[in-house]
Amino acid sequence: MNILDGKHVSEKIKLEIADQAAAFLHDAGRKPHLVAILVGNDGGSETYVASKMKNCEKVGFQSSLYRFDTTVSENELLDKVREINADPGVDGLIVQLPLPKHIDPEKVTEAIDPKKDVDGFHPINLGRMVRNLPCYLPATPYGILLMLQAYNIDTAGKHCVVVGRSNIVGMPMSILMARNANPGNCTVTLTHSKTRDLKEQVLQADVIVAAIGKKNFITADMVKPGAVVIDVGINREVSDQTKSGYKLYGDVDFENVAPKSSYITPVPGGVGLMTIVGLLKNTLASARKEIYG
Ligand SMILES: Nc1nc2c(c(=O)[nH]1)N[C@@H](CN(C=O)c1ccc(C(=O)N[C@@H](CCC(=O)O)C(=O)O)cc1)CN2
Repeated sequence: MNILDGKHVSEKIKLEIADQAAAFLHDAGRKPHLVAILVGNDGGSETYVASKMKNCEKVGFQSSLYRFDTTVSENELLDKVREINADPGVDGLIVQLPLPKHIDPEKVTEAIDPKKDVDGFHPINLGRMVRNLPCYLPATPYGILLMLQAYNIDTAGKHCVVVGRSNIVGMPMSILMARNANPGNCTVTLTHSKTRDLKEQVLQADVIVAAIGKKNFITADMVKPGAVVIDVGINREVSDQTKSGYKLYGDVDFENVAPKSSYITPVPGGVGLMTIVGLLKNTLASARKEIYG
């Protein structure tokens, strides 16, 4: 069993990004600029946005954060998105999810200029992804591809079973793993809450992508020996045993699945860290006008 070490890989890629950001500053006279919008004070969202801002600073990007109270109206939020769209000094704009119930995430996502949509959630970027055209890939799937690449894991001809069909992970991941690309070229099964015989489906997998949002959902009896196991789950539980006051669990029962796997991502220290790298790479690509010119 080999650990897919998100800390090691993400730090290595961030050094490359920092070099490219320095070159961009030299040529363009400014830093790549990411803007984040955070609504409310969900503990997880606070942590992830703080980490995005900190990592921007680390690689030499400018970052700005706009915070709104949970009571912000949908229109107020849309106005801010339009204002940032129109600012030529901003390369990337993300709105941290989830949003409060009274705000339609689809409306907000569609309001973001696709050229600044460095989360890769806008239907234009998703459509371009499906057609294998230049686009911003959603940050978490992009991070997973970078991880597979970093460890030279050959996925061609393999059976990939994705568990979970969310718009931000499961659905795009299933498309990316089926594409004629490397990593990719898999036969893909996309499973979800209505899938029958889920255990039998997952047992067929050479590559498992677990993105269901349930602690330790994938157990050892569901995993074929030698499978590559990618755990996207971040399930927080309050704990007085840790400094942060919470403990993180993946969607995979790591302790019992790891010995059966060929490669496996830990939680924390795996896919989450690669998500940030995906976002930074998209922001740099936007500054350098690599996708839309
Ligand atoms: N606008 C977006 N919202 C959300 C996204 C997204 O890509 N764009 N994805 C998730 C959360 N997420 C990014 O925002 C994210 C999750 C986890 C991590 C991370 O670094 N995890 C660490 C542990 C951090 C901790 O202590 O909690 C790890 O796994 O080691 C970064 C980003 C939902 N919303």
